[in-house]
Amino acid sequence: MNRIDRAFSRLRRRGEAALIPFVTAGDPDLDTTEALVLEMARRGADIVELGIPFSDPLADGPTIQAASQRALEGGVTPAEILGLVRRIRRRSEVPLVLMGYYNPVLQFGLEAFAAAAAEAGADGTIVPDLPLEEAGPWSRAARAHGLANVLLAAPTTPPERVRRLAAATRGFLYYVSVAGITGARSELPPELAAALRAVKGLSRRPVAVGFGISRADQVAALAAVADGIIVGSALVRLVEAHCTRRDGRLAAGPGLVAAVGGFVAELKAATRTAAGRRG
Ligand SMILES: O=P(O)(O)OC[C@@H](O)[C@@H](O)c1c[nH]c2ccccc12
Repeated sequence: MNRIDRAFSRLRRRGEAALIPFVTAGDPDLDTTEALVLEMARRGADIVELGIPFSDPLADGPTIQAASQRALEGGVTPAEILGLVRRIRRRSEVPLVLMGYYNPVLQFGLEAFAAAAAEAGADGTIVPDLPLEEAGPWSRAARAHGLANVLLAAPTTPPERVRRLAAATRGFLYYVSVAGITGARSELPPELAAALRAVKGLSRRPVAVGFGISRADQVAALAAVADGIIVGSALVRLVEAHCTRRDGRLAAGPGLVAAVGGFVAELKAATRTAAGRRG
């Protein structure tokens, strides 16, 4: 059992859903990301998803695309992000999932990346542009090093395929709330809760939901049906709002870490309001 599995079993006993915040590593710099991850963990994040910035992030909307740009502007590399993971791991046991597109992973080398990520202290990966049919080599390399490769299902995924994804995923199954790209949305699809219940019925693994979730009231509603709730763009927007340009370089403003910590605490509290209602 790795840290992700342990987190879900602990939460299940408490009748709580996992809060899984996402930030882009290196936005606006790696020291800031380190401070953000430690603060998010302190304020209740159960698992943290760390994005590896990429120039062509096809599943990402404008908010995370811009975050990737800010990080790449700072010159962040996958190897440096593994160094960040190592530094976080010295100070926290929070489960860490790396979200990265296949190209940088492939360039690093599948076996080399799996070995280095595991050694640094990562617990899982999400490679969104790797369909089930092509995920075998990476999933095997990841598993050989104890990393959970998380697979994604969407509203357009037929039930039989959801079943196969649920059998092949590790850690949890990532249910994408809307067929589309990442980004905060004011309204989630009305049929989302019913769709989640159906997916949960097809999966023995925990099911976490993401895409478009940006408010505590949405988290509270979804915590009654999902095992985990992923919030990315809404947090990345807060990061963006607290970035300033000094001498042409981007830097974190003084209120950034506290603002993100406060928002994470509010979202985590919403995962607890559903406690007791869960089956
Ligand atoms: O940003 P949103 O809409 O809150 O969605 C979560 C998301 O950010 C995170 O899980 C993620 C960021 N980039 C991705 C690419 C594919 C799948 C998932 C992701």
